[in-house]
Amino acid sequence: MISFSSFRPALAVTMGDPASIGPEVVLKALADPSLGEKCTITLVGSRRLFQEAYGHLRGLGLEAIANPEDFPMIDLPIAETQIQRGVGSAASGEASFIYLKEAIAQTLTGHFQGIVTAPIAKSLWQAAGYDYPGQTEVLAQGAGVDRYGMLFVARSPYTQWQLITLLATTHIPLRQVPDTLTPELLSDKLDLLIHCLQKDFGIHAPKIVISGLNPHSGEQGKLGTEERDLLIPWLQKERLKYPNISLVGLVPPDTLWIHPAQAWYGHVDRTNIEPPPSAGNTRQENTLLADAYLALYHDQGLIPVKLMAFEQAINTTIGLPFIRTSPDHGTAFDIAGKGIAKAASMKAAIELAAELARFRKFSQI
Ligand SMILES: NC(=O)C1=CN([C@@H]2O[C@H](COP(=O)(O)OP(=O)(O)OC[C@H]3O[C@@H](n4cnc5c(N)ncnc54)[C@H](O)[C@@H]3O)[C@@H](O)[C@H]2O)C=CC1
Ligand SMILES: NCC(=O)COP(=O)(O)O
Repeated sequence: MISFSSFRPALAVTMGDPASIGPEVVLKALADPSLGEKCTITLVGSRRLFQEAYGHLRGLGLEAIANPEDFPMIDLPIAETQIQRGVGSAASGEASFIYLKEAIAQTLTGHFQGIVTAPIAKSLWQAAGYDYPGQTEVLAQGAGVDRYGMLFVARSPYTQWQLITLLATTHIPLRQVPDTLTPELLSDKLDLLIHCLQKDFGIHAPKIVISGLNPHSGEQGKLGTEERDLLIPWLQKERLKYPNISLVGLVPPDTLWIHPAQAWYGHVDRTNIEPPPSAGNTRQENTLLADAYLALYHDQGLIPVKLMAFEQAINTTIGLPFIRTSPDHGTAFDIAGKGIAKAASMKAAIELAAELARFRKFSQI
């Protein structure tokens, strides 16, 4: 019988936008042979463009580059002659969309337990006629789920502390954020987060810190009314719903990241920050160190995550029937083909996908 430690999940790794740093970070990440002990990998993209990227990077004198011929490949020869390294186009957007769709289709038929996606450019999907805010929504639609979330996971290289951040809203204009933050949406996101922490991370009674929206969490209505009118009443109801889970907040968004940053860099002071009672926090919590953080909008969560963890952070889609991870960075057309793209986040994304897929297979929840 297969054991927890011997199970190697099958993962599909997409090429992302073929004109971007996608092929480079994939081939750099796969050069680490230890990945082969954790999972089996199938590449999804253009064989020809993977081979060209390999030849180009080797030609630059780089040695730690995996040969794409050493991996099974789902070869999708889309618009290959129109792809120019470093120059995104409707053709490269089209190709990246088809790679993702094929990876989803094959995962749904049971070929893979998870998908690791290299980056795509949303604007180039638009140019190619695909009207999606990002890969997350294509994955959710393909899987037939309407409740899903964008979660960022990063392990500190200094302390091994793990930063887990869920975004309540994602790729929408800032001015739409307050109206989008309904109690229903917030409850959906919190439910997903709690379920994911329990099922995928084995944290059964998590502590979750929830951010305010306005400066100083609204300062009792003087600097914004969303906390007073919406967020605090919502949180009080959630505390009744989840009596065994510590829901801390609403924490002013500027203060929230101090303790996580201290834990990340290894300077933890557990005593000096108390979430202000005026912001609706009734629990006696003397630290903002938590198992996870709920940020209310994209940049509220991702500025601190990328500031601390640009090379480590992983974007994972929760709520899907399969695992999906991705590096936190984008297409970086400005450096594509120069051989200088860092692959640590892509490698971490593959490792996390393998870990989550293994954990999910053996999870009792
Ligand atoms: N998972 C995904 O598919 C993501 C896609 N994007 C897309 O990427 C495109 C570009 O977005 P930007 O905001 O410019 O972010 P970006 O992450 O592509 O680039 C920001 C800066 O970081 C550098 N950089 C990025 N990745 C790097 C790496 N691995 N090694 C070294 N330097 C790296 C770039 O050269 C650039 O200076 C957009 O179209 C966006 O939608 C952005 C984030 C995630
Ligand atoms: N900022 C995160 C990001 O852009 C990832 O989006 P997605 O393509 O994974 O939906």
